[in-house]
Amino acid sequence: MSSEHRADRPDNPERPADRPSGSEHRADRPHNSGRPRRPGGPGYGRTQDRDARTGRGPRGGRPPSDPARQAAYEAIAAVHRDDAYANLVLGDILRGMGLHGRDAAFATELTYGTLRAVGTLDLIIAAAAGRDVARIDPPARDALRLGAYQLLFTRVPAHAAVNQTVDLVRSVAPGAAGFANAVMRGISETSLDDWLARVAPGYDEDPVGHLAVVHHHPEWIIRAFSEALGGDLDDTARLLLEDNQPPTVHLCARPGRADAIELADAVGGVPGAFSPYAVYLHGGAPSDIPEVRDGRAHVQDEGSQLVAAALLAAPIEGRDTRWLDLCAGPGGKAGLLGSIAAQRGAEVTAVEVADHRARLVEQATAGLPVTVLPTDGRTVGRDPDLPEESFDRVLVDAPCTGLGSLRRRPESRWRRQPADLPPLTRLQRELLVAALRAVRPGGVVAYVTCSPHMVETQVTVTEGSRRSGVEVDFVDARPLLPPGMPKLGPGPTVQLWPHRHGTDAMFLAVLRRTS
Ligand SMILES: C[S@@+](CC[C@H](N)C(=O)[O-])C[C@H]1O[C@@H](n2cnc3c(N)ncnc32)[C@H](O)[C@@H]1O
Repeated sequence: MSSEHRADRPDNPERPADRPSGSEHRADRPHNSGRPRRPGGPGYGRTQDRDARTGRGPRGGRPPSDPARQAAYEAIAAVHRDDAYANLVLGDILRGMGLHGRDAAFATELTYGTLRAVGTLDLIIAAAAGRDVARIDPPARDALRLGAYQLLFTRVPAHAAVNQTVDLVRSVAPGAAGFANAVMRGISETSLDDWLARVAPGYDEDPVGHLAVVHHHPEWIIRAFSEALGGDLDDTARLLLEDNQPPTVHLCARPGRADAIELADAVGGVPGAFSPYAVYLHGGAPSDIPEVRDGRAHVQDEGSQLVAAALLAAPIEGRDTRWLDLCAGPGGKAGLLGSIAAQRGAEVTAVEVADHRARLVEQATAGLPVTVLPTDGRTVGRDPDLPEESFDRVLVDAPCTGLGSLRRRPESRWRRQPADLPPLTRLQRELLVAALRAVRPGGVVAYVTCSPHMVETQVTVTEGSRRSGVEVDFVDARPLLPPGMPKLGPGPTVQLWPHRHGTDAMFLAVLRRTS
């Protein structure tokens, strides 16, 4: 059994000073039968007077642990308490606390790593505490998650992880400091591999349950990935490993405004492997890059660049100047389509139903031949700006579960639920039907998701095109991607993967309207 991206750390030489109450009852399996599940749970309340933006603790309380851990704790607590997004809330907290450089990087690693692994950490904490994590006070529980992550997945010396966690608990949940000390010492007695052997079901008896614990993903997501990967669990495990790695930031050098090779030189990055616009950034804040600040480049996963460019690579006959982006917010693909439209004398209509996201599209496409419509994309044929059979190329980058970009959103694997699928797939079908009505005969529609879930990909495309009432042919999407891209499958649709292509798991289907 592998311990994944755990760094080696010295064995803990310390004997536990005291044990958690009930740890002598430590079960071989935790109470919830060895499966990671959604963190939080009943009884989750607010931490004591702590301000998630500034990270300040309760008045009069002991100064909590060091600032990086304090920032990570505040971000993790905000995610679980307020349903915050880690990437957004952590930025606010780091700014509020004035953390930069190594402290900010350490806080980010702790936050993202803990949130990714939380389902597995909870099993280990429950086993060490002798009680389900739902029965641990939320502030103490989050501090223990952060502490257990340091013990099991980082090079932080065990004594530092224990002491800093106990200090943190003393600050956020003073009554639980002794308990936290005992739990942390209990966890530190056993290696990660041994913990996993203890809390995970055996691979032979329950392969998905095993992978769920070892690679920290909910089982339903693993099943969905495995189905999309043809049932190959070894390949699925490679994907799960990749999902747990910090992703490289990709930039898109906007065609006509910047050149990827020059941009890579300027930022100390490297040109992307596949997209002619992509640059891989190895460190540094993208917002500090002049080309990003002045609109010559933007942050965008290479897979997103590839699927947007594929829409424009599909051959069509006749007019080719009216392009539609039916789900445009926050504007990444609209920015790329608009840049190419400027070169080709085309115009883009960018539709976005959420007003604040429509404003983001306006900012992202400033100076480009893009008109933003803050409206519902399903109004094609009813909205005078969205007449039927009027666009030459249409992109439907549909709202989806985002299961293809779990690397970038550490909390999202635990927050998403299977119940999210039915309303999303209904909306996806309706948007695809609208797109097929908006495109002119002979024109093309690209249906895209950043999820590989078959219900959001193949099933939506088949059902949506059937219900649209227009006749369509599938265009083989593989030749619309750059030559030399490996493992694109049998076509005509394409599924990109983090572990195969280094991109988010973007799905692409290209349909030509034939009547
Ligand atoms: C996957 S995101 C699009 C990402 C975008 N294309 C980009 O590259 O930056 C889906 C977007 O569709 C929007 N959306 C959801 N329902 C919609 C609808 N009925 N009509 C238009 N946009 C919708 C969401 O608000 C969200 O911004």
